[in-house]
Amino acid sequence: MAVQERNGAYLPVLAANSVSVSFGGVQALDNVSLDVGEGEICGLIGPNGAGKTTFLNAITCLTRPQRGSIKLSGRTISNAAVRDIIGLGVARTFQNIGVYGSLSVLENVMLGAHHKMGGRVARALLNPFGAWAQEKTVRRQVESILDELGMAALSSVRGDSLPYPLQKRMEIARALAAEPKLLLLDEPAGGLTHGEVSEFGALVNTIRHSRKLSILLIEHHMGLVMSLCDRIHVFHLGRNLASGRPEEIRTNEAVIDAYLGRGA
Ligand SMILES: Nc1ncnc2c1ncn2[C@@H]1O[C@H](COP(=O)(O)OP(=O)(O)OP(=O)(O)O)[C@@H](O)[C@H]1O
Repeated sequence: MAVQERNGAYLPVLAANSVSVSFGGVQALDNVSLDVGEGEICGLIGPNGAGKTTFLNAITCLTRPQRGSIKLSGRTISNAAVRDIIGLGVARTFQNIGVYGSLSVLENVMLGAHHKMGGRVARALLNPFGAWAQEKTVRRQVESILDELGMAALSSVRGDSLPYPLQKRMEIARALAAEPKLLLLDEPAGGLTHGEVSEFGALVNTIRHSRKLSILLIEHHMGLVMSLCDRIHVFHLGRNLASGRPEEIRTNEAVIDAYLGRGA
């Protein structure tokens, strides 16, 4: 199931072709292919152990595939250094929230833009005004993100004093501070109540449009996946099981048997 160019002009933001990853004797990914188009929200679902997290790790170069290619807007990224991934346009949130408790919300979010301020000490010595101006620019960008996410009033409070749903929102803000073209969300609905999940879905949809983002969402919360995603990719036992629009996936017999069950 290789990623094909659609109507000759289709250049996906993310194109993974025939990717395989094994850990010793465990074949975590076996020849999987997947694409995410510009401005698209794609779901990646499948049973536990299907290879979803391994796939995200391969995109962010935390894991090196033994075979296959991963391209971002046509450029191969599978051999990039981990530290360069954010600068190439990929941001990620993790299953476990990373809050730096002693830092304010603003500072927590500014960490997402650290690649733009890299080498600040050296630059500050050579060009103190330039380093200061750059930090000011990043701060302004982050303030505008917090404003968009309805968190402007919280910018000076400690990150760890926020209730859980707002910490999740702060994670999204931090990812946006990197100004990605591709955002990877790893089980963002975990631990949220039903109402909070709906609110979170609305937020993701808003930022997709306002920031022209492409999003790959790993999630077990089927209500969120089905309502938010334009397309869904399904992995099973490290392989592609199906890809399609939510209504196609919901009624796909193989997906029902392997993952959704008859009640979905
Ligand atoms: N570092 C590792 N060393 C050995 N095996 C691993 C490693 N990482 C993942 N695996 C194995 O690879 C397979 C795929 O795991 P992965 O975590 O990618 O699945 P998943 O779809 O994300 O599952 P879940 O929904 O439970 O998070 C599993 O059999 C897992 O045990």
